[in-house]
Amino acid sequence: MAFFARPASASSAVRIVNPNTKDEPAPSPRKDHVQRRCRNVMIYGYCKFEDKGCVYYHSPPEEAPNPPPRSASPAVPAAATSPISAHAVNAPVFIPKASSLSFTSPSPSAPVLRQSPSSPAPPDYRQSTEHYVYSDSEQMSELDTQFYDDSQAHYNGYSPDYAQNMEVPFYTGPSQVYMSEPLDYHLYTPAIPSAFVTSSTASHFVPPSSELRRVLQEQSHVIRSAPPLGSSLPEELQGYHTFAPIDNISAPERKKFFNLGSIVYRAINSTDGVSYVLRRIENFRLMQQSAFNAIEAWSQIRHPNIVPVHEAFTTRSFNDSSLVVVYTYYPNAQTLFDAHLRSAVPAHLRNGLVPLGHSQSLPQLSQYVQPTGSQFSHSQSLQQLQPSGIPERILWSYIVQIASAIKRVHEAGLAVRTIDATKILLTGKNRVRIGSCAIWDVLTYDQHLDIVALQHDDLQHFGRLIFALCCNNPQATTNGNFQKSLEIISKTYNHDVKNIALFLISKNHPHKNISTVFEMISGRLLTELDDAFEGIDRLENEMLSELENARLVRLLCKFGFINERPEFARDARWSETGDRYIIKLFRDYVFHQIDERGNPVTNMSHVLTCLNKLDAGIEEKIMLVARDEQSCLVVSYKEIKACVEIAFSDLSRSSSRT
Ligand SMILES: Nc1ncnc2c1ncn2[C@@H]1O[C@H](COP(=O)(O)OP(=O)(O)OP(=O)(O)O)[C@@H](O)[C@H]1O
Repeated sequence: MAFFARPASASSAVRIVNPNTKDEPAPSPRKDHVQRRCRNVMIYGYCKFEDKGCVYYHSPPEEAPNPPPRSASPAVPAAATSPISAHAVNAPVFIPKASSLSFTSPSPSAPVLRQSPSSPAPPDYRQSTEHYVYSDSEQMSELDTQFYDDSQAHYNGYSPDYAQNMEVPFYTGPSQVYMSEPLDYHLYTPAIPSAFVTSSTASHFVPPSSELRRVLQEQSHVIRSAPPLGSSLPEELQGYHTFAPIDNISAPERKKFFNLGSIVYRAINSTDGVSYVLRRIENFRLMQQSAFNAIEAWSQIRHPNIVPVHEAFTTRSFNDSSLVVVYTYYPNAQTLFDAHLRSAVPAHLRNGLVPLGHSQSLPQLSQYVQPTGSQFSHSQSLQQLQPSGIPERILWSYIVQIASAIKRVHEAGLAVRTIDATKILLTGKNRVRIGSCAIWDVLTYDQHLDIVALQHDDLQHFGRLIFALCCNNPQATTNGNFQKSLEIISKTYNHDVKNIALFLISKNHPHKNISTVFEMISGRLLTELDDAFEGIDRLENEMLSELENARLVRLLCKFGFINERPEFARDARWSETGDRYIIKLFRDYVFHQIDERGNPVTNMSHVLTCLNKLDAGIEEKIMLVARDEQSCLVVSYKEIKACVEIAFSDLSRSSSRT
């Protein structure tokens, strides 16, 4: 939609042009031009191109009125020179002789707009509109033919390839079934002319405009996509419906929450209609309600780098006793493991992989969990993997964000306990959030673990994560890989990286806490802050263009309501007088311009400029010419805006009466 947001041309005024300008070939005179009166004569009383090839009819000197003094801006004639004053804008100014409307071919005598050479080439909409099919064709044929265009009789809006994919299930709510209409990103957003792209360069946190658009559209598509058919998931559970597993849950890649059987679902909350993530821990029996105290504490924590925890419950709806914890859903989020480490791990080793940092500190859960068998094997070393860690700028960004999240949690008297590449989500460009929080606290609620020791563990797991990301190896600190990993980090990264990683991983450092971490990385914080502010600025710019879109859509809707109303088709008083007539002429002025050869002008800049000026209601005046060219009006955008408002409120009033 930003495509429509930024007009490239500054003026919408009608230009009276010399048809024989140097840079354009002289138009071949068309027969219908020959007897048409030159509008230069009508407006200015004379045509300076009369002897230079102007193809329109110029009356002999005695017929022509005295030329008025020339306006400094020929595009906006003075009101005094116009046949009808702008003050009469609300009066029934003009009743055309013929009220028949034709939309099949634009009148060659409509105002001429010459395309500015600097304007972007108008997008070609023919591809997407040449196959229009109006489904209720019988009804359509009964309508007066003046209201539609035969040439558009075959539009279905979709390319043949796209149409083949139409049978994908779409979200329906629990009981209805609709057919899906998958988004075709190319159809929704044709290539955006560079003039309309807010930014074509990426910033650290925000991708270029076109990429950002694609990412957001994909997210929106994912949110609306339907669960796979035939799943045996509950229809409704604790106010959530439309369950869909995230990720492939089939064997051999069985999902685990560390050593517990776990599945992550997306589901919609019936109260607010928003999608959430529900992480289910299989075969868990809750002994006491007080286990949920941790959920309450976690639900108070709001931090940009932590996936918010919403609620938790136990259920038997999955044919076992499961614990379910509900989190905010980030469509298309990827774990750091998937984003950076998965490709480094051969498929046959993935299932036996030790989750980072948790090999020695798995809590005792046997009393709550029906054992599913050990998933971890230390037998295979990953030492042979080639190092190619992530770029240092991204690494520091992750370090700062994760450290900031840890600080918030530790200050709240909690421990994160899920600092692990498989539990930290990449939710946007270089944006990470720690997920799956609170689960360990529920699972181990009665073990009275020392919170300081758990916080210490957090830092150690953080160190291991840095090692893993730098060495592109989830086992960088285990299986005898430590020395080699240290070498890789020293060779590849600034010594600050090695320092912080070693500090975090150390066991008995006297000042090891998150505040000391911040002292060590303070030099990196400003870069992060600057990039974050740059990202905000970029997004504000993007939003501005979306605001413009909303303005234009509202205006176009009003035009749609007002123009060509079938019930007034034969009532010339409605559409051919007063406000509605001015709106109709304005519509011609905006959309039905033709060039010197009589071809339609589809200059988006002109349309956008006109509509923006109309929405702003500025004082600039334009000349609207009747289709038969027998009269013209000089009106300001402000006056046209008033006409649109009056006509629209007339319609709204009558609709609210019924
Ligand atoms: N809050 C969330 N929003 C969106 N997607 C999420 C969220 N939490 C988890 N996911 C996605 O769910 C999927 C499964 O999560 P899970 O934690 O099981 O990751 P995993 O890589 O499969 O880890 P494990 O190896 O421990 O099973 C991942 O692809 C992850 O991106």
